[in-house]
Amino acid sequence: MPRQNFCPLDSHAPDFFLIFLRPLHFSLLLLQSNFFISPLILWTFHSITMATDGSDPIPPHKTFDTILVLDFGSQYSHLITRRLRELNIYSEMLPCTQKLADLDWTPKGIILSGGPYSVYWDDAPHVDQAVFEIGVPILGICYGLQEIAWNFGKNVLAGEKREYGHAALKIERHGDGETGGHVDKLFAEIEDDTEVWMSHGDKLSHLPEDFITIATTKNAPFAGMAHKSKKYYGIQFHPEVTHTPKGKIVLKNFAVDICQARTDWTMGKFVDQEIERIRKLVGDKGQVIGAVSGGVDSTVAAKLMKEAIGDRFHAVLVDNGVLRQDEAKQVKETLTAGLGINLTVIDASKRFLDGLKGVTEPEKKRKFIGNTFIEVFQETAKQIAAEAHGSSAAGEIEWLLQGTLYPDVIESISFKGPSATIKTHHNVGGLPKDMNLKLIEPLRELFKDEVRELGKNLGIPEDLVWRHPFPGPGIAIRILGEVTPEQVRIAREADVIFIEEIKAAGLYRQISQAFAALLPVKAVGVMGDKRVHEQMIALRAVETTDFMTADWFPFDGAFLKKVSRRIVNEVDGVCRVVYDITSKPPGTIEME
Ligand SMILES: Nc1ncnc2c1ncn2[C@@H]1O[C@H](COP(=O)(O)OP(=O)(O)OP(=O)(O)O)[C@@H](O)[C@H]1O
Ligand SMILES: O=c1[nH]c(=O)c2[nH+]cn([C@@H]3O[C@H](COP(=O)(O)O)[C@@H](O)[C@H]3O)c2[nH]1
Ligand SMILES: NC(=O)CC[C@H](N)C(=O)O
Ligand SMILES: [Mg+2]
Repeated sequence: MPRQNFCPLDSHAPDFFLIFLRPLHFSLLLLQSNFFISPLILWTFHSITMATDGSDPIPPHKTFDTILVLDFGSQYSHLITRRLRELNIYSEMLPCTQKLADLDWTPKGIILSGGPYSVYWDDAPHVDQAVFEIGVPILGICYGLQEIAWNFGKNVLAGEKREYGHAALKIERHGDGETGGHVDKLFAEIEDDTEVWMSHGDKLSHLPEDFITIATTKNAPFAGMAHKSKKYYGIQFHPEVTHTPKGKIVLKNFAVDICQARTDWTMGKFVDQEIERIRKLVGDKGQVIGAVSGGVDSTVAAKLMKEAIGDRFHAVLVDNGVLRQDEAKQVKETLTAGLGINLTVIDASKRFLDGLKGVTEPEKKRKFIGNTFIEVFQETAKQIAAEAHGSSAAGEIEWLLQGTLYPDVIESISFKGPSATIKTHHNVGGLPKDMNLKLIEPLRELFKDEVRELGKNLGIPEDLVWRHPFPGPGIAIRILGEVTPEQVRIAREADVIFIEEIKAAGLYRQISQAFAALLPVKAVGVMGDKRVHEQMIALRAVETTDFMTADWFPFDGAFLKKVSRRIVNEVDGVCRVVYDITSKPPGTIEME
């Protein structure tokens, strides 16, 4: 379950608060639990599209050959769509309960994902029978394989042993014994003993009728099966995870060779399509407002918006007094001059710092900052709306832009499918009704690295695209104890030196996130022959891919020595520097 401090809401706090206080890993933690990952993501977005302008922009599944992933709630379902995109194949994920008759398009192929259930349970989810009737190829992965087997023969039961981890895949050959037989199309280019990753407890007791075994492992005699005449396939292993190094080839064999899907989806097309969609959605006069931090997600979303509707997009950066050194100024320059984005910077630093006086409890800091952010954002939005209203060329501000990414929305969807409620922190249902804004989230199908690629595509400078994430509550959660202007100064100055040195050493991209934190303790030192009694800086630098788990970065001693010397010499109020060598877990990346 998520840690409490990421869900610091009591039921009265506005939901928008959590957007601001939205840590990527919060979602990813939930991703680890067996939630049905899903689909409403796309569903919601399209439904907004339809509802507003009446003229239906052509959705990507009608333009590109699309592989439909039916999600049974595996932790990895989203990775299937992701891998297909890497192969330039468009893919959409919908709940396993999706009725095909309700779709107004036909997929090129269907993938049934893994899932936490056992197909033989009374309440286990099952696919619409039409899946087996529309005549497109089907690939079942893990639960998906078991679902196909169950459908054709009720032949799945609990195995004696659960199987988690690596296995060596043995490819079965069929046909002419003299020529050595042939490997099934699904495993073209896959060699014997290739490493695959398993995560299951159930197994097939025997093959369903008309199926043949196309691969085995030591523990799974039916690690791969195929229908004799129809294009139905099942694999017990997970091709979508990186632990199956050749998994992408299996997915390619299925999508390209078996389904004959064209590989013409690109990030560039995503941009064109999204711009077109935003234009239709917002109309000729509609205006959009968005909170933009200068972080990767909101900047990429803002740039897309700017391309789509120009100055009818109003970006707002709230200077909460706990941004990094000169950040508001730099973001203003980059976004306005560099990217042509219409950015209003609101200097609310006094309001934030006044309110933070005397607050030492981490949760209180987070709540105060989140709530104040909403207040400031709302006030600014009203002001911009009033100005926009006065101008004859412009219409009302109807829309709110959010840089929500795929991992942020994953847990928003309940395992019960489309009737599910979207969790509050991923929509703005909690924004006061009088704001009356509808949501645009152009990045909600993408992962962080895809957003970076998109950013490059949109001409956003490399250094911004590769920026380390910076949390909404900013330096306030890196100053342990009370946040005062003086403490902010010390933390900022130390942070500048640390990051400068990391960049100079060419390590910035290797490190996922780095910062200097300020500890609320004093130590004795000797500087210029004088006794000093001053504070301590804790350096933190981590490597991680998902921000859920992280390891501290192994700097060499000379590097740390240099940073320590510079900080103690250049930052007034600091006489010691320590390096945090706690991984996550048990630590977290931020200090509070
Ligand atoms: N100071 C700020 N002013 C305006 N909006 C902000 C500010 N800080 C955060 N936000 C909003 O909160 C959202 C969540 O912040 P988050 O840090 O997760 O994303 P980001 O800043 O866009 O990207 P990154 O993860 O690279 O920092 C942002 O996308 C932005 O909409
Ligand atoms: O926008 C955000 N608002 C927040 O309140 C918040 N708290 C943590 N983070 C970011 O989430 C990632 C994991 O952080 P932790 O290991 O400290 O939980 C790291 O990247 C953190 O910077 C936040 N981002
Ligand atoms: N990863 C999966 O799809 C698991 C499927 C099923 N729950 C099993 O244990 O076999
Ligand atoms: Mg940020």
